[in-house]
Amino acid sequence: MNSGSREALQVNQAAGLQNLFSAAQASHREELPIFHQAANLRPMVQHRRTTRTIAVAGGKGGVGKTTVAVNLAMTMAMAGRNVMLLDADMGVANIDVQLGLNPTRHLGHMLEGQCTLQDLIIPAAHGLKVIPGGSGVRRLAKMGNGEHAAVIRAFDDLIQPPEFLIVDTAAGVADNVAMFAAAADDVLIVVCDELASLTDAYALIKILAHDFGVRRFRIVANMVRQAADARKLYEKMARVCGRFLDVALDYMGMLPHDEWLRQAIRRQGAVVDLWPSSRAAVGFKQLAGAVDTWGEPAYPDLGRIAFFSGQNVPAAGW
Ligand SMILES: Nc1ncnc2c1ncn2[C@@H]1O[C@H](COP(=O)(O)OP(=O)(O)OP(=O)(O)O)[C@@H](O)[C@H]1O
Repeated sequence: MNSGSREALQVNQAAGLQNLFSAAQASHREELPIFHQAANLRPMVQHRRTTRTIAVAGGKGGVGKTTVAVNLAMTMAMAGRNVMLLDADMGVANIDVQLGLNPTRHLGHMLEGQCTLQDLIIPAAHGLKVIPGGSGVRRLAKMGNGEHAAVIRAFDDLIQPPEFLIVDTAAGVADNVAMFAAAADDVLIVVCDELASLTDAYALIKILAHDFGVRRFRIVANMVRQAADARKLYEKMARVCGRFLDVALDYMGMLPHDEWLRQAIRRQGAVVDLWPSSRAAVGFKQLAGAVDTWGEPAYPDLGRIAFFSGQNVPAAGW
């Protein structure tokens, strides 16, 4: 088949995606234990030599990207990891509000040369470091690719790179979302049990695969009631991506629907910190435990713009 007819076939197939997603065709398999990896982080005997960057994305708005980014980062910080959280939802960034922080500067100030990335770092609970994205500032929402690249490259100059950088991306499939996701070592896709969540996640995966060469995606199901529902969502994604895209999807389990999460936002804290025994907090601990077992990134050097691409940090001294 030539590339033109293959493309035409893909377009036709894509038109049927909604039906594919909405049809519950998955043959039901024996449920695997949720987050089969360790529920707790291993004791930190050996620090990472280089920074692992994890972009939290999802395509659709409101699926819980920020919630996942904040609580994953906080869980890892509570376990003693050196973690930085970048709010890349620029223009409508709200991690600082969710964590009760009061930044006076944001990435816009850095791009204007008024400060460095280092100056923007705000300490949150448990040693977590937050880089605020700025909210209600039009020029941030209208930033171009050159500016997004400048933000990514600025991480090369950090005095002390963290062990983990978690990046909260915006909704949609705009260039900024794709650039920040593609610049990370890992892309964690948050989906929930809504058709639009699945189709938007698919659209984002397709762009990242076709235009940026990203081949591996980790899927976490948020706001689900039980593990079987999470598994079904993953299987729908895996089936459609497996048919139309050359990508690998890893199942990262479920995060339950939990009212304590909303309470935590009202209290301007992370649920893992405020209510560590809540169902949501247990889910985040399991997710963090799973992240801790990930192997080295599969595509560390594709010649793309990447966070910490220039780093050469010795293991000692972290
Ligand atoms: N597991 C959950 N249980 C209950 N509520 C949740 C859960 N996850 C997220 N929420 C709630 O859903 C709402 C949207 O979450 P969040 O802001 O994290 O989504 P988002 O994908 O980052 O949205 P946006 O794209 O608009 O930034 C919030 O009110 C949050 O508290």
